[in-house]
Amino acid sequence: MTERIVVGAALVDGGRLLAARRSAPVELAGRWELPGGKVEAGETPEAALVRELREELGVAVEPGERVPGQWPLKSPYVLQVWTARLLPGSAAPEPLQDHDALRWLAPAEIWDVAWLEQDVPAVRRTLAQLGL
Ligand SMILES: Nc1nc2c([nH]c(=O)n2[C@H]2C[C@H](O)[C@@H](COP(=O)(O)OP(=O)(O)OP(=O)(O)O)O2)c(=O)[nH]1
Repeated sequence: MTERIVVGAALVDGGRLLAARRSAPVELAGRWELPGGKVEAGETPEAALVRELREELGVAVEPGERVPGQWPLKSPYVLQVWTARLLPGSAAPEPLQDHDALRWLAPAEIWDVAWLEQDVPAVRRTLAQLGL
């Protein structure tokens, strides 16, 4: 089966990374992830990232660069990560959909949350990319 991309946002503000706790489905609920979602047919990953963060968190973001690599999720999905920043005038993120908590993590706090296992290598690579 052709792989399908899930985009995750490494949303950084003031040197802190946003982590989001999933509220569904049950097998993922309670674990932390990079907010984002599935890229739809005909959509670029960057456009999907902007759309998903608007829908899920109510924020306006600008995608930055891709974090090199991709990480397998439940087949046929793979996780790709882009850095992102809040646009001036954006609302602050709120857990509107799919999440029940958000945290801005300082570098020393990154491993304080229970990331989805499949996200751990992606988060590690993201931190290296961001120099955090
Ligand atoms: N957004 C996101 N999803 C992740 C991560 N890690 C991980 O395994 N996933 C999984 C959870 C979901 O099964 C899938 C993404 O689906 P989603 O539910 O966030 O995306 P979506 O809004 O487009 O989905 P849908 O409800 O419209 O089907 O990838 C991650 O870091 N970020």
